[in-house]
Amino acid sequence: MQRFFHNVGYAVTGIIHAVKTQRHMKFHLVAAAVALTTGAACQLSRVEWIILILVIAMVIAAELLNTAVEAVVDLASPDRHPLAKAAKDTAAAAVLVTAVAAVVAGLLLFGPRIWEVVGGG
Ligand SMILES: Nc1ncnc2c1ncn2[C@@H]1O[C@H](COP(=O)(O)OP(=O)(O)OP(=O)(O)O)[C@@H](O)[C@H]1O
Repeated sequence: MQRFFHNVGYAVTGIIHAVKTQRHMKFHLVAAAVALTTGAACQLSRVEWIILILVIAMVIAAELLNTAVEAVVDLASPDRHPLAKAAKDTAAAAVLVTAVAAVVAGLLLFGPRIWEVVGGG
């Protein structure tokens, strides 16, 4: 049990490191807060909440993995190397894919509701 709490502590340390060092992570957290607040205002259904939470977790997990890849690459290859570039660019692409999916999911979830409020129908 003590080991479990130690591991949770290491994971929290990792999250704090990513938030402190990655400006994109700060942006993802602000976007997640906005999405959760909007979700509460829109009174999402249970399934919609599950989708929203999974999408947010997916983006943040991808950014955490990207941070880990960047750290390992910087450690293993301080000098420029095509493989280091491939690793960093591919990890960044993973974040981009999840972020685009999150934006599309957000538009599908909130778009019609916001459109209603704004007066489109
Ligand atoms: N060791 C390296 N060898 C070759 N190309 C690299 C190397 N390090 C970084 N790059 C290239 O420069 C880009 C920017 O690298 P950087 O280390 O600034 O990471 P980043 O993705 O911009 O992260 P952040 O903006 O969060 O600091 C990488 O995506 C990659 O294309």
